[in-house]
Amino acid sequence: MSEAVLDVRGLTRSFEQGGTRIEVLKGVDLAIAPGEIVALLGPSGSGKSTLLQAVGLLEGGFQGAISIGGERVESLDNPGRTRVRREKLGFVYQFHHLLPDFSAAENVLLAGLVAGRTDSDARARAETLLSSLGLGERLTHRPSQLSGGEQQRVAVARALVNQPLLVLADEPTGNLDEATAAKVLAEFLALVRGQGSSALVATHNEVLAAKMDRVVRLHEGRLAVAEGISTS
Ligand SMILES: Nc1ncnc2c1ncn2[C@@H]1O[C@H](COP(=O)(O)OP(=O)(O)OP(=O)(O)O)[C@@H](O)[C@H]1O
Repeated sequence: MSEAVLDVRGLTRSFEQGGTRIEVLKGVDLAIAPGEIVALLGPSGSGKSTLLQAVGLLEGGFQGAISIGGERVESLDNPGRTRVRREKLGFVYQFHHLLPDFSAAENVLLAGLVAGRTDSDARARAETLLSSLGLGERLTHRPSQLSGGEQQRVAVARALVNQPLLVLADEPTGNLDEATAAKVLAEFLALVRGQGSSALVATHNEVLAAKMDRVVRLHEGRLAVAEGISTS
């Protein structure tokens, strides 16, 4: 069996709030296989973002082991974390966080530059990705000149341009209307599958979760494999 792209063991995280200690993650175990797309479901406040922040090496304060692409990462120093984020991970958030003064193509290209990709192929790849998301005529538009769905498509292209091993997505279509969310998610999943990346996608939406390869649920600080997906 090929090695897991992501392997999380015994991940715990608690927060102090007003003198009270809240245990959000109480020993999360999760393995994601190469090319696998996993939906992370759970009610508001169950710890989905907290888990994604741990795996994305964006926050400290965790206990447990995290391997990404076979490399243990939980104890890396800041430069090491930055390297892993740039070389192995892609991120999509609910709000696009595009740079307002740069065009769609530049926003995507910058993610490549930050990761040290300066070859001419990088520009071609950014433009191909945007075109495959239906934005071939919008390459020079700034974010403010794009619709919400278009902005989120640019954010998807930015997350995928470096062909990351693992894409971490936190409510990637949570800010879009139902029909646009379904379309953007389908495009995102097709691109992730097409390039063979793995993905962990936090969502509240059971219908969208059912389009992924596997669903896991955060419940009382632990992950349970979903037995059935209710679409009601
Ligand atoms: N920095 C922090 N300090 C204190 N408490 C925090 C902090 N970050 C998260 N929490 C708490 O941890 C819990 C889990 O939050 P988290 O954002 O991970 O949930 P979530 O499942 O992503 O929720 P939602 O679906 O609403 O985005 C919440 O009770 C939240 O208040």
